[in-house]
Amino acid sequence: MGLVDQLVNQPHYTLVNQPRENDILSHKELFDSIPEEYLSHKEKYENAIRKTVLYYRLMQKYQNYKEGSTILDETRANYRNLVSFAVFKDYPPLMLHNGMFIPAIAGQGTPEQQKHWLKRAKNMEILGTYAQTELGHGTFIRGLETTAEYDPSTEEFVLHSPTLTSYKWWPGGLGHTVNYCVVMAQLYIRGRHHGMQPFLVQLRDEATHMPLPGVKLGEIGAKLGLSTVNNGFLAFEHHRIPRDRMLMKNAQVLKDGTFVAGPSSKLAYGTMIYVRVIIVNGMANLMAKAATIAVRYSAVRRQSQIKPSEPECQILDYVTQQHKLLICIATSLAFSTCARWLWDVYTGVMGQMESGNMDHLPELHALACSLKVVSTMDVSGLVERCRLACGGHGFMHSSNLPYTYGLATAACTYEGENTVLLLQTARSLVKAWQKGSKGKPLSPTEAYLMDKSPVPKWENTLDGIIAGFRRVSAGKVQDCVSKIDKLVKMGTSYEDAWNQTSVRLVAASEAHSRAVILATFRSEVSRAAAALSPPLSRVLHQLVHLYCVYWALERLGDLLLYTSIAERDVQELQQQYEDLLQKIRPNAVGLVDAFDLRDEILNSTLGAYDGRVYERLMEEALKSPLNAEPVNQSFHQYLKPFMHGKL
Ligand SMILES: CCC/C=C/C(=O)SCCNC(=O)CCNC(=O)[C@H](O)C(C)(C)COP(=O)([O-])OP(=O)([O-])OC[C@H]1O[C@@H](n2cnc3c(N)ncnc32)[C@H](O)[C@@H]1OP(=O)([O-])[O-]
Ligand SMILES: Cc1cc2nc3c(=O)[nH]c(=O)nc-3n(C[C@H](O)[C@H](O)[C@H](O)COP(=O)(O)OP(=O)(O)OC[C@H]3O[C@@H](n4cnc5c(N)ncnc54)[C@H](O)[C@@H]3O)c2cc1C
Repeated sequence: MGLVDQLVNQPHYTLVNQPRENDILSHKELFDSIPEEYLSHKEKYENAIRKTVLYYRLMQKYQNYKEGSTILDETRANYRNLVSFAVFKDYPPLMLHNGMFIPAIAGQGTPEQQKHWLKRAKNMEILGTYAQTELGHGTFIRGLETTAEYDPSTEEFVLHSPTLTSYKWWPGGLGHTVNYCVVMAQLYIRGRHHGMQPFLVQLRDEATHMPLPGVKLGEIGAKLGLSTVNNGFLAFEHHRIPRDRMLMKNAQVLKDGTFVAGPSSKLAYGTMIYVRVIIVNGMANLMAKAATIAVRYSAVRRQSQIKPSEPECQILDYVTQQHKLLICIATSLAFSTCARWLWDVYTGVMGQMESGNMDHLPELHALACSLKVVSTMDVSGLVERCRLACGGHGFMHSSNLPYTYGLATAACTYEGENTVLLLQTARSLVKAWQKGSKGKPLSPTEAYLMDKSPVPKWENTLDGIIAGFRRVSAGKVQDCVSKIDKLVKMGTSYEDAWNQTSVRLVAASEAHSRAVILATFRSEVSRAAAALSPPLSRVLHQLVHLYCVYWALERLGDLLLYTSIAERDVQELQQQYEDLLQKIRPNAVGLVDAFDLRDEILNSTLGAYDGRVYERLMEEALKSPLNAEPVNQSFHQYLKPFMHGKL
């Protein structure tokens, strides 16, 4: 069982608990004989589809096998995520099928719609994606232009894309893979607008896979990463669908065209909240993968000497290397811990909403936005740090670090661009401040904002650091509120004042997220550690400590502004940090081994368990198609005539 599983006492990494000779990764046909990077764009897609059908059939087999157990959907998503790392360096073309299409039907469909469509979708008789973003708008969903006009005479919706900018643009699998799709479109009934609503739309003929009349489809082209995800475009030309294809769990359109509003228009945004919650654990997985690769490589790689009289040392013995990498181990653990906690918050709030209580939706939205942002931002930065920490070999695709970076950095944009989501959380913080100032109660994760006690003496302890981060967050929120108030009093509109304060708002929002993450990581580890062996508990506490001290040192400027931290405290914190690096160093390889990511999942020449780094680099180099012949034909065609002055 992996370290993370022990911590959260949950069969999280179920993959490693299965007998290795009889599990999904024992199916050799899932893997490539020619590395993905040597294929053309078209071949990459076709090869990804070949593997996709095998992968999903096997996934059905192995996941059904576990049907009787208590595995949550989030654990299934985690399982799929880890196995997909082994099969696809760049994610599968059908990732949105389970990732958003099924959750959208489950979250937005009526019981009858769910019964019919979920069965077909789960059996993979139909394949789907989630189409919201358009060429002209991703962030501002109220500005989406695709329309769904209800025609009571035929009881149909007419889907239409009136402009080039209204083309759906980005959905994964949309290009050539899926035949159905949840489309988010602006609903009109007899000329009246009723907001953005979800529609389940058939795009391709189920037998021929040809686009249906009135449906224009294609792929959007090559990207920085996710090259096998088959992101696509879609436009409708007065395309008609039956009335029962609007997903009507929340808002409804009756046969005669009567619109029945749901309890909140924001329920149509529910699929996005679900995915933001899931992303946090996905980022913890990417971080565990990159940390395992870089730490193992750093134990194998020897370069230079610390003392001239000694042999070349493992690069992991350089304290600068420990500074680069040990935080990556702690970060993976911090995010997997926070992800589990957030999942519990999510399921709790969803349960309340089923019985009509929407009170905690705003807090969930603010938390999901902030944790999605900080996890994607930190992990993409730290994966890149892992790549750089592997020197030249980290630049090779065969290290799998460049692909991993592509997967992490994409998440900074998708499912809500990070700045935009921080501003959503800031909106919640400013409202909380205003509410709290009037003596009204605040949600549990924002209640600390109203701590009006005098700034206490700084303490270089975990409690002291977490309290310090709360002070920073509260101080920044207060600054923002003051600046907005001042601007408004000077005659600036609230919206312009907000925009003029937005750099500070983003910083306040990030500070709040860090305070939540530090406190959650600390409390969840303390709770779980009580059941662990003393040595394991000790090492976990060292990682929590390292994480808190690292962020305190990273945010010294803020702490100096908003707390009583002094120069002496900073020096002591720096010393604590260096002591922790030294204490954790002997366990570094053990800690990444405890993530228990199999070689197939790491998919890396640098990170394999046996440490045969150089042999693997050579084996992979020999797979380059250029090495198939000693002289390439371009020599005769170009180089030779060029060198002889004939070209
Ligand atoms: C593998 C890759 C897969 C990727 C897939 C994708 O990317 S799919 C595409 C992913 N695309 C994206 O992620 C697009 C990102 N863009 C968005 O999510 C939205 O357009 C927005 C949230 C930025 C603004 O929306 P807006 O202009 O409608 O809203 P507003 O700012 O005017 O605020 C009004 C009120 O609504 C509240 N509220 C808002 N959202 C939620 C929510 N989910 N729940 C609950 N509440 C929410 C908000 O707090 C505020 O409350 P207040 O203060 O009045 O009490
Ligand atoms: C790999 C990938 C996969 C995707 N998959 C899907 C999918 O399956 N389905 C789907 O529907 N979509 C998908 N998307 C689209 C994605 O959700 C959007 O790209 C994302 O929401 C950002 O929107 P945008 O591209 O319009 O960026 P923009 O909003 O145009 O952002 C550009 C810049 O403007 C800034 N900005 C915009 N609005 C504001 C504001 N209000 N305040 C301050 N700054 C602002 C942003 O911070 C950013 O710096 C995917 C995107 C990517 C990259």
